[in-house]
Amino acid sequence: MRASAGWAGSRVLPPPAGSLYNTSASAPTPAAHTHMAAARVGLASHASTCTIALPRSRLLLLRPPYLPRHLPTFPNYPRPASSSAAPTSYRPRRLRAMSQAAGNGNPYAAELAAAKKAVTLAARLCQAVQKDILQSGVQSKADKSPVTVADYGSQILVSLVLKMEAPASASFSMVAEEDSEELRKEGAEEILENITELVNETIVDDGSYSIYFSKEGILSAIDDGKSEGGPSGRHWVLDPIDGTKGFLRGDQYAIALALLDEGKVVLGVLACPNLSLGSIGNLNGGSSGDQVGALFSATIGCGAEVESLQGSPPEKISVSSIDNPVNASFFESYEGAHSMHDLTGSIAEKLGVQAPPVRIDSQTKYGALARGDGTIYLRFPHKGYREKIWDHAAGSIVVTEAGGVVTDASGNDLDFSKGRFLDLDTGIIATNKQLMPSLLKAVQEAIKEQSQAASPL
Ligand SMILES: Nc1ncnc2c1ncn2[C@@H]1O[C@H](COP(=O)(O)OS(=O)(=O)O)[C@@H](OP(=O)(O)O)[C@H]1O
Ligand SMILES: [Mg+2]
Repeated sequence: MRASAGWAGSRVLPPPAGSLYNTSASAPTPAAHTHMAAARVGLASHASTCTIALPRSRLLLLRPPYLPRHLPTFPNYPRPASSSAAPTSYRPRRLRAMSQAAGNGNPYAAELAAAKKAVTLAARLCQAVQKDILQSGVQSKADKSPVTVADYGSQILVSLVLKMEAPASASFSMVAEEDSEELRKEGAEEILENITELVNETIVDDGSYSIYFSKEGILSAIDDGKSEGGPSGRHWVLDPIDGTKGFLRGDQYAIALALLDEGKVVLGVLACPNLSLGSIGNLNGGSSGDQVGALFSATIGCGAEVESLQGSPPEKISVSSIDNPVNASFFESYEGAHSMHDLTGSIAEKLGVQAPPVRIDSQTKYGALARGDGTIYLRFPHKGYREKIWDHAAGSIVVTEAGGVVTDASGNDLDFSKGRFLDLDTGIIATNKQLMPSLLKAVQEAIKEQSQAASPL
């Protein structure tokens, strides 16, 4: 199994003496739990050998200025009872409850529960780093290493949780944005050290797993994301921090995770730590003062939902029912380098949209669209840019399961079965079913005008 090689450098801590878990003959002992779960992630040979305690005091001494100054405690994150003693295969109560509740008719209920847990844990790490970036000010903003630490850290945590929680399958496959190449180069030692410490601290603080990553384990876990995807089998698709520029600015970003099954997106979750739980309407992505931190999720045929990242009952969501463009608003990339704002302006004008664009970073746009905060999403990268599947897989299913339509600029469905790229040569548009025909017409007219202007002869 790929995971075995990938995690060879990681170590497992057995639960501390005096664990409260059932050790009767009929139930697996905590050590057996640890061993079973470790075997699933390829750690079995290490399970009985490591009894190392996390060197917390050393971590604090070595902490670079952009890492959290205090060990993050995540007070709102629900832990299993006696979390520090939890054996690795123990499934936290909240996860079991989510899995059971969602299980009614949902063939991917267990995968959905695992995906939600994975992005929630990754979001905790990202929030801690973003808070520190903002507190440390201008100097850190020029330095991209904090976002690098959070990007890799998020990917490792998602991979860990999926391996521990999602139903075991013959092989684990993940198509993710990051790989370990840069971290293996000379000069990357410090950043690798920082990632290792941050990931281990986050795991300890969460308390669900008794796992400790060595540096080699970190590198191998990152490379779990090197799958090429494709039309057959199951593949997780991850953007560990979508909207890295927004993340650095202190604005919107998302942890976006989807599952492909036989080339189709069947499940998607979007953790949006800076998005208000209430509608953002025309606030340009800002908070309306509500609770902040939204978790969107969708499974094929089962609709889309939103809940608080801190944990709240999921609520069904649906796209806007506005069918008159005069009352519509549209989302687009915050960064002009990522989408042609002049073209989207011309599309909106042709359609008759009156409201100014709502510019937000990342797939948070798909989440906001899915719950009806706006009516249209337009994305038109500059010529030559190749769309990656992790930038759209989770967001697109959240929108389609909320009743919307997501297509390329010619009206074709997005095809996630071709590997790591979407292979589109135009843009991506999304809206409700009523508006799509007139939106497509406006898009095609605007594109034609643009190309005529570029080559008038
Ligand atoms: N040149 C160019 N053109 C188009 N798109 C690009 C380009 N460069 C990057 N990217 C991808 O855009 C992702 C960020 O999402 P958005 O473009 O929707 O948001 S925003 O522009 O940051 O506001 C961003 O995601 P992350 O890299 O994960 O941050 C990229 O995948
Ligand atoms: Mg991205």
